[in-house]
Amino acid sequence: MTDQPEEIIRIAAKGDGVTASGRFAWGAAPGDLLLPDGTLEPGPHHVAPVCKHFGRCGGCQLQQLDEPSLADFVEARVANASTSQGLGAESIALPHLSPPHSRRRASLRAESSQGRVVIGYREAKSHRLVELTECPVLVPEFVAILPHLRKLLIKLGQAAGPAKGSKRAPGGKHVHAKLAADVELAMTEQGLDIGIKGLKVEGLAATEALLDFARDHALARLVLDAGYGPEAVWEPEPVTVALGGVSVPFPPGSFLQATLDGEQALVAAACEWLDGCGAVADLFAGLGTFAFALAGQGAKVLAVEAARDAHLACKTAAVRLQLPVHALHRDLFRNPLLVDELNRFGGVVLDPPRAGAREQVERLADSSVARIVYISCNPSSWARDGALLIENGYRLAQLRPVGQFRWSTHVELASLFVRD
Ligand SMILES: C[S@@+](CC[C@H](N)C(=O)[O-])C[C@H]1O[C@@H](n2cnc3c(N)ncnc32)[C@H](O)[C@@H]1O
Repeated sequence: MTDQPEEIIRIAAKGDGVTASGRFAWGAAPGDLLLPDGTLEPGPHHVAPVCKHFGRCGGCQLQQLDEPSLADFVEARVANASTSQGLGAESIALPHLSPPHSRRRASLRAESSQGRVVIGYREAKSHRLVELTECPVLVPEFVAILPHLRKLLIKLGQAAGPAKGSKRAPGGKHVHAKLAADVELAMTEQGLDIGIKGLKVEGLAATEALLDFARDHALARLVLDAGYGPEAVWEPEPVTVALGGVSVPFPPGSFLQATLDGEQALVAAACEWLDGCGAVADLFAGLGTFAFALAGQGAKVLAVEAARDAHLACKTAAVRLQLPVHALHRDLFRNPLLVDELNRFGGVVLDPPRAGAREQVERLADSSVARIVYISCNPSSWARDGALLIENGYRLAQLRPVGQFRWSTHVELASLFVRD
């Protein structure tokens, strides 16, 4: 402890404010004063959090930042990752920040606790759940369904009968003593898609309760996974998402960029930077988020993906509409595209999982591909992979930070590596 107030000069990767002498403070904004007793005196960039759960809920870390500081945080995370590996970005764009109420996919947890069912995010640094009654991040449809989902889970627990050792809830009824399920929410072209993992539903009454819930709330789909794989118990029409103007089947639990505007920012970067490349490879293609957009501007695309469901969905949409997208099922960690295969393409877009794409980037580094668009949800693994490209003659021509996970420390980016 020092006897002088110290100014918070930046926000560290995990969201704590940091002073020049290296003291950390949670919930701080740049310009705040950290007092000797550890309390904070808010500065000009410190705003009141918009959500009543902030501070307890583990979903957000940065609601105390005003808009310019939030944008600075997103930009600095990306710029620092680039600098730390000596990537020498030639141009860093202003960051794209997703607006409030725009997150269109979310994974929540549902648990029974002290006779009640709670649905929400985990409390920060703990295993307790915060019951979500509002959320400024999620699309409003997600928050609106939660009280009804809670009632459904209570009803299902009652239909299953009292579990061994269950207590009576304040209302006098037994509730499921051991409910512990994951709830996945996604917005699709048909509406709200809900998946519940870890819940066993047995008997007619429970099944009817599920179907009534799905019908009453006009769900696009309701999927249960009791541990044997996902099963759609309600899906009146096949569920799809629109990617590059193409309706693509949406297998339960598939990857979807977190917000529509974030997806558009990433896709716009890839389309701009790969325009005129002719043949393009989309690696870690998922359902074809980039592939269909690139095909829409005249590229011939090879879309490579390891998840079978996603690969088949991409293939189905491409074949149905006879689009120039060839979907290939391949594990790019074990079996990356080889240099000869890569050299057939004028451009490559890759969007790997958080771990990055070491094996594939090693091959890219030896290739003659003129333009590589690397989309990343993890600046650290991106910078490490990017360093390999730079060592092998590429330059980092463009860098765009993207904050799809508003108020969280999770940062994404689009980047363009060029070989002259
Ligand atoms: C960040 S997501 C991007 C998906 C897609 N580009 C999009 O924007 O919707 C990463 C994708 O990589 C896929 N993936 C993970 N490991 C893989 C591997 N070893 N080989 C190929 N694809 C993989 C995942 O299934 C997922 O679809």
